[in-house]
Amino acid sequence: MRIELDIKLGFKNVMIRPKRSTLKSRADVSLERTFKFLHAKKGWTGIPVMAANMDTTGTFEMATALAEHKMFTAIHKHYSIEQWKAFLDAAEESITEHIAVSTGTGSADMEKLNELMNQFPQLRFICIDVANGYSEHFVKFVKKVREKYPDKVIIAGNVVTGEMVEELLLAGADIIKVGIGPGSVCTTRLKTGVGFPQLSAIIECADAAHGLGGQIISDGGCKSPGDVAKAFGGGADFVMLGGMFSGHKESGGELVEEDGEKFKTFYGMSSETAMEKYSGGVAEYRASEGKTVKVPYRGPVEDTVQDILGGVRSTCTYVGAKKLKELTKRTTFIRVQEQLNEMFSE
Ligand SMILES: NC(=O)C1=CN([C@@H]2O[C@H](COP(=O)(O)OP(=O)(O)OC[C@H]3O[C@@H](n4cnc5c(N)ncnc54)[C@H](OP(=O)(O)O)[C@@H]3O)[C@@H](O)[C@H]2O)C=CC1
Ligand SMILES: Nc1nc2c(ncn2[C@@H]2O[C@H](COP(=O)(O)O)[C@@H](O)[C@H]2O)c(=O)[nH]1
Ligand SMILES: [K+]
Repeated sequence: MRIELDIKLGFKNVMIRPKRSTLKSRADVSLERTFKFLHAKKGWTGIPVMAANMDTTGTFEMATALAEHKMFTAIHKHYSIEQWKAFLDAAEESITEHIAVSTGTGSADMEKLNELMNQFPQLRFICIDVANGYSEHFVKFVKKVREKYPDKVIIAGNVVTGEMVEELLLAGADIIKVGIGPGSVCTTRLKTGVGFPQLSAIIECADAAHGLGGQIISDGGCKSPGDVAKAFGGGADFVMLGGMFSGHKESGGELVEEDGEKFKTFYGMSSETAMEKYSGGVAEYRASEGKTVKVPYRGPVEDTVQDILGGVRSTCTYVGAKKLKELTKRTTFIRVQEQLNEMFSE
C-alpha cells in the first residue's frame, strides 16, 4: 500500500481569482477554438462543449440543437443503422463536424462501428468509451481502430491519470476523455471506492496530453456554468456534460407528469435502468454503478446553452481572456472553504 498525501481538488474546492482586464463586454469574448489533432489530419473549429454519449443526452435531437452553436454531441451507441440513416439523410451536411459515433470494445461493437463507417464515410469522430480505460484490452482496441481508420478523430476514455493519457495517445487516440466517478448519476465511487477529484484529474491529464500534442475532454462533475469555466481554466480542451443537458425537450428519457409537474427521467449508462433496457438486466457478477433520477422538465435546451456560454464568457472577462484559448493561461485558482451564500437556497 502507498498513500499520496497532497490534496486533490474538485470544482467545489476552488474559485478563479479575478484579474485586471481590457475587455469591455462579454460580447467581445470568443468561445470558438480550433484544434489540430495528433493523428487525424483534418482539424476542427467549434465551441468545445459537448453532450455526453448517454442515451438521455447523446441524442440526434440534441445534436441538431447544439450544432446550431457549433457545439458537439457524442451520439450514444444504441441507435440502429436505420436510425442513423434517417438522421443523416435529413440533417445538414455540416452535422458531421459536430457529432461522434460512440462504441464499446466488444466484438459486436467493432462490427457495428465498421458497418456505420462503411455506410456513412462522412462521419469523422469515433468515441471509444468504457467505464474503465485502464485495461490492456481497451488499449489494443484503440490501436485496432486507429489502424483501420487512420483519418478519423479518435476519442478514447475514461482515465484520470497522466501515464494512461500518454499510453492511449501513443496507441492512436487524438483526444482522451477524463473522469472516473464524478458524474451526476454515477455511483462508481460509492460501489468501488475508486476515483479522482475532477479538477486535479484535468490538470494532470491536460499536462500529459498537451505534452504529446493531444487534447482532453473533461467528462462529468459539472453542476453549473461556473464548473464548466473551472474545467476550461484547469486545462480541459473540451467539456462534456450529462446532467446539465438532461431534462430538456431534446433529451432522451421518459417524460412523466406528476401533480401537474413535468419531469424527465435521467439515468447512468451503468444503472439498473440502462442494463434492463439494453442487456436484459444486471449480470450476476457485477453491481449497477449508476442511479436513476427524475429531473424537472426544462423545455428546449437553447436557454441552458445560453446560460452555459454566457457564464463562461463572463468568466473570460473577469480574467481578461479574449478567447477561450487564453483562459487556462489566465487562470489562477484559489483554494476555498466556501462557495455560495445559501441564505435563500433550500
Ligand atoms: N466515467 C465513469 O466514471 C463511468 C462511466 N460509465 C458509463 O457507462 C457506460 C456503461 O458502463 P458499464 O456497463 O459499467 O461498462 P462498459 O460499457 O464500460 O464495459 C466495457 C467492458 O469493460 C469490462 N470491464 C472490466 N472492468 C470493468 C469495470 N470496472 N467497470 C466496467 N466495465 C468493466 C466489461 O466486462 P465485464 O462486464 O465482464 O466486467 C465490459 O466488457 C460506460 O460505457 C460509460 O459510458 C460507467 C461507469 C463509470
Ligand atoms: N459511474 C458512472 N458514470 C456514468 C454513468 N453513466 C454516465 N456516466 C458518466 O457520467 C458522465 C456525465 O456526468 P455529469 O456529471 O455531467 O452528469 C458521462 O459522460 C459518463 O462518463 C454510470 O452509470 N455510472
Ligand atoms: K460516457
